[in-house]
Amino acid sequence: MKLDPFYLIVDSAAWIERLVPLGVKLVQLRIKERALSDIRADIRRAKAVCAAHECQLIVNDYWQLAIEEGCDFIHLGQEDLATADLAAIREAGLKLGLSTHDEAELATALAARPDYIALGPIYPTILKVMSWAPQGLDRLRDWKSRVDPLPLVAIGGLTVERIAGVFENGADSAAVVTDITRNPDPEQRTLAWIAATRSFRGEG
Ligand SMILES: Cc1ncc(COP(=O)(O)OP(=O)(O)O)c(N)n1
Ligand SMILES: Cc1nc(C(=O)O)sc1CCOP(=O)(O)O
Ligand SMILES: [Mg+2]
Repeated sequence: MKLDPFYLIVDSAAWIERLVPLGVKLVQLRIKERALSDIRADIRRAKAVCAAHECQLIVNDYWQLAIEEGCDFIHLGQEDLATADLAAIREAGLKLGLSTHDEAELATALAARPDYIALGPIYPTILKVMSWAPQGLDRLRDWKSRVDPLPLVAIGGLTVERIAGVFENGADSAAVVTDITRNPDPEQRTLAWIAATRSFRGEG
């Protein structure tokens, strides 16, 4: 399976409606602390926009809602994975991405036979408090040799300026939140990400 090299992560359908039409091809809807009915409504809106723009939608955490809403890709962390019904996820035909932060999590993730593995935080992140020190680029290269042939997603503190480094060290896709959503001009920054990842998309 191939992932687009630019992996946008946002916390609402409104962001997806705003940024996906610019040419984003891989987006995660990562909503925290909202009512289930609101999250379901946002999944529906996100799904419609992504279908119209040939963008792969990945739903974070809410695997039951993703199944019920006919989505085809979810992302789970290790705590999510511990309580998820993998058989139901497979039965529904969902593809699965998993987070990893250390050796034990990598072993757990590989045993679950995911469709991609994410490693983070590569650099310090301001989005959430993390229990892990930044992993760095050497660790990313090591992870690639361990997860290959699965795609490897780099996440945490990524910026346009850091894109080349993660791809040179084994990432297949670079996931980003705040470099775009907290930029004064999210549309321009999204276009900068699309341009900066072009050569890693096989577009020369
Ligand atoms: C691509 C990607 N990688 C890692 C994460 C983090 O997932 P998780 O550890 O479950 O933490 P939350 O995002 O749920 O806070 C991710 N969402 N996406
Ligand atoms: C949601 C998330 N998960 C991480 C992990 O390491 O698993 S790092 C992270 C935050 C990514 O946001 P930003 O691009 O703003 O740093
Ligand atoms: Mg999670």
